[in-house]
Amino acid sequence: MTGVPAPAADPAAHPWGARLAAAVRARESALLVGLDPDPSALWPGATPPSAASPADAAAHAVADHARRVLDAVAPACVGVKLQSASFERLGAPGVAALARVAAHARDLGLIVLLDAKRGDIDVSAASYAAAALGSTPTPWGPVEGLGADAVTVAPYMGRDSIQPFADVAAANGRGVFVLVRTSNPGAGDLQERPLGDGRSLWERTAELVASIGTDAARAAGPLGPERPALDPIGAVVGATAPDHLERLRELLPRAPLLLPGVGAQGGRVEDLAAAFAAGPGAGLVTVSRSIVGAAAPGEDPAEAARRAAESLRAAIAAVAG
Ligand SMILES: O=c1ccn([C@@H]2O[C@H](COP(=O)(O)O)[C@@H](O)[C@H]2O)c(=O)[nH]1
Repeated sequence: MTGVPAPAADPAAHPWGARLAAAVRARESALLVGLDPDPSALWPGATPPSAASPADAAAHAVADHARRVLDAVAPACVGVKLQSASFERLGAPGVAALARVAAHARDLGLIVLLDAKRGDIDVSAASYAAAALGSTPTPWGPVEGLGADAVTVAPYMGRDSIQPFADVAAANGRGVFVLVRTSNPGAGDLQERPLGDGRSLWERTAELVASIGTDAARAAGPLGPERPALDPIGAVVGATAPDHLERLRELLPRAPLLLPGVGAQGGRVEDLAAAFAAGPGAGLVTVSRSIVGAAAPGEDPAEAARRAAESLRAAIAAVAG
């Protein structure tokens, strides 16, 4: 099955929005499988090399688990969301496992989204962006980062903390998803707060994302009819607050929306129609536990995951139209 078109030598000619839409069309899926591997709750069957250190053994088992999940569910998915800390917590072997899993996902034709929720001042943000989406020039030659197709970014530090991600993404034909209205109960603590002008913090964040996205699209070329339907800067919008989706789409008419929170957190695909209104790639549903942990006791986890992913793919297609 075909996957995300590779960024060409001239990434500006193949911007992220167009690549993403093409991938969703080619794979007939807007589903990302989420991988948040817990070394104590992996699918049975991983056999680490003997005499490995705990970190090496755990990283080997995590990578083997992730590879088997991807092999089972890839046909129903357009991409994978790799939760960075689940790998980083195993130290250097965990980071190496993350890179191997990302490479395997690419071999299967999947978009690789690094869920790292980065956010720092401009100079450090540029390093994080290079690590996820780009490369770093060194006196010994350029050093490639993870080579993810997209990364999640926390907006708390403002425009100048997001801009380096937008710049590195644009230079490499990659994408960025900014946390706008998250799926967790604590989203209410800050994101729902009204600002002085009556708008909520998530509405203001959405406006900021739209503005950075428009600037990025303008930098890639004139904003004429050639402009891709989707901007390179997207938003993370929890499926647990579907009442906000119409307003979010109004504020973010061209942003790809990444929708976590379906299944284990209570969100439902049927409530997400507004997210898909801007065409293929406009809404991406990411599901972790309800796919990877779909098996009933005694059931084959791979077969259960495959069925869960296929059923989610079909449910999304029915809603997206
Ligand atoms: O608002 C957000 C942003 C990110 N996540 C991430 O998604 C998965 C949880 O997936 P389940 O399908 O609920 O198992 C995890 O990686 C979170 O960090 C989120 O849940 N909400």
